[in-house]
Amino acid sequence: MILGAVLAGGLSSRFGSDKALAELNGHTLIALAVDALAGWCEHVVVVGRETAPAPTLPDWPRAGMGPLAGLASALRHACDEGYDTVLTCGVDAAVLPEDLLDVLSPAPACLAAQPVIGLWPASAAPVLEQLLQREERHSMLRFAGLIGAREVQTAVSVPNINTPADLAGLSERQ
Ligand SMILES: Nc1nc2c(ncn2[C@@H]2O[C@H](COP(=O)(O)OP(=O)(O)OP(=O)(O)O)[C@@H](O)[C@H]2O)c(=O)[nH]1
Repeated sequence: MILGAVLAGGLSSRFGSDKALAELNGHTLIALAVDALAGWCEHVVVVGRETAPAPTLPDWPRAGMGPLAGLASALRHACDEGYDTVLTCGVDAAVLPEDLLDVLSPAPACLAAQPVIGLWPASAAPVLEQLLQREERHSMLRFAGLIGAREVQTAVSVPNINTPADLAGLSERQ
């Protein structure tokens, strides 16, 4: 069973406002991310914000530690609820490739260009908890390396919305 987790904390400092609530084709980016993961996953949660179009979880051990703290919370939830795998994405990848799950399987794997998008075994929860217990911020790629995750490429590049210009470019393409 796969748990989908949209990692949705962070500051959106390059975007200049909460990018989760920015809209593409009349839908918020966070709603698009939840819907995209729902296509592959039995259940979807949003990690790192209180209001979302899906059940929410807080970051672990606390907010402000980056997307890995969102992943830690999702992995623990997956263990507790009997999911074996967690599929993650951010709010900044509104368009995910149709073959994403095939490309990422078997876990663990993440996209080399956007490691927030990954497929992670729930059994990796204790490793990540140990890493974060030292109260340091680490990158997704550091954790990926630690558990031997493959860093994969997709045939079509996945858009990454960091700025309003990135979003405008995406609207024009569609
Ligand atoms: N749960 C959780 N998600 C995060 C956190 N930081 C970033 N993210 C998510 O990870 C994805 C990539 O984030 P970034 O674009 O690197 O960071 P950001 O804070 O959103 O934006 P910048 O301030 O411009 O760097 C986005 O979907 C964020 O919502 C965090 O501390 N917790």
